[in-house]
Amino acid sequence: MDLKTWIGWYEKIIEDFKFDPLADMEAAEYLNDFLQEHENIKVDMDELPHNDKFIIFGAGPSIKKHLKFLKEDFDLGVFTMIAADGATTALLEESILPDIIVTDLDGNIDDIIRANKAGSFVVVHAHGNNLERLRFYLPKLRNILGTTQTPPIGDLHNFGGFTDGDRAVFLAVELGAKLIILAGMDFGDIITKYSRPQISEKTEKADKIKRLKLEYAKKLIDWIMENEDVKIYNLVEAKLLKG
Ligand SMILES: Nc1ncnc2c1ncn2[C@@H]1O[C@H](COP(=O)(O)OP(=O)(O)OP(=O)(O)O)[C@@H](O)[C@H]1O
Ligand SMILES: Nc1nc2c(c(=O)[nH]1)N=C(CO)CN2
Ligand SMILES: [Mg+2]
Repeated sequence: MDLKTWIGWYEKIIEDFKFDPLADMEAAEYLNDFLQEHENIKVDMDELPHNDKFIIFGAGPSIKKHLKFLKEDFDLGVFTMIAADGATTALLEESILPDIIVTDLDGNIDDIIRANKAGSFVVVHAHGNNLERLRFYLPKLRNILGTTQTPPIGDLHNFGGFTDGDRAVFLAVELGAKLIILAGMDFGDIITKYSRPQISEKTEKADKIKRLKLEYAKKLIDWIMENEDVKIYNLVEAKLLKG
């Protein structure tokens, strides 16, 4: 998505969620300064692992079922695998290491750090609500590409995307994806412990804000399906077709 189109979405997002764009900018500046001061842990787009086939994992209720299905029926080595934030934990539980993790650092951070140490690249997003987490966790990570939802400054990127899941799809398109399989991308109104590590039950009803975030995630992915030259298959719908 070009920057001008994204800024149109962003202005609507700011209005709907009452986000403070100055706080988004402050977080972006912090992330950019950190990466520029630590050149050795910063990576650029062409250093991220990629080919033209991707699987992108979200943290929805179907994630474990989809992981088991993919492990059994697919040669995962053929795909670039991207975990959206909390989905990283579900992949590690199945002994799968994602090539890339797209995160605003509010998933299970120990698992994200563990996967990063084992070789996953991390695409870290700065926004007005994660400055503290940036301060605390950036020093524990390496192989980082920085993103922002404001107009990009310095070494940061903005290829579009709001939640970690839809931003991962925008990233794949930017990296040249021709085929993308979506797993654990239920959207809807049920969240999992992968999405909210602190919940006691396996799943829970999403609050109003999370529901609205998931609505945006779906709309942004629909926009990609309509506007980009890429085939996207959502396993949630494939299941419906199979009955
Ligand atoms: N039912 C679902 N519950 C949670 N995530 C889902 C669901 N369906 C799709 N996803 C995708 O999985 C991604 C990873 O989930 P996670 O909750 O860790 O993300 P997040 O973007 O950090 O959200 P939040 O800001 O609410 O923490 C989401 O960004 C979303 O795009
Ligand atoms: N300011 C702000 N920006 C965001 C937020 C958030 O909570 N606050 N959450 C996001 C992904 O879920 C993405 N962007
Ligand atoms: Mg997150």
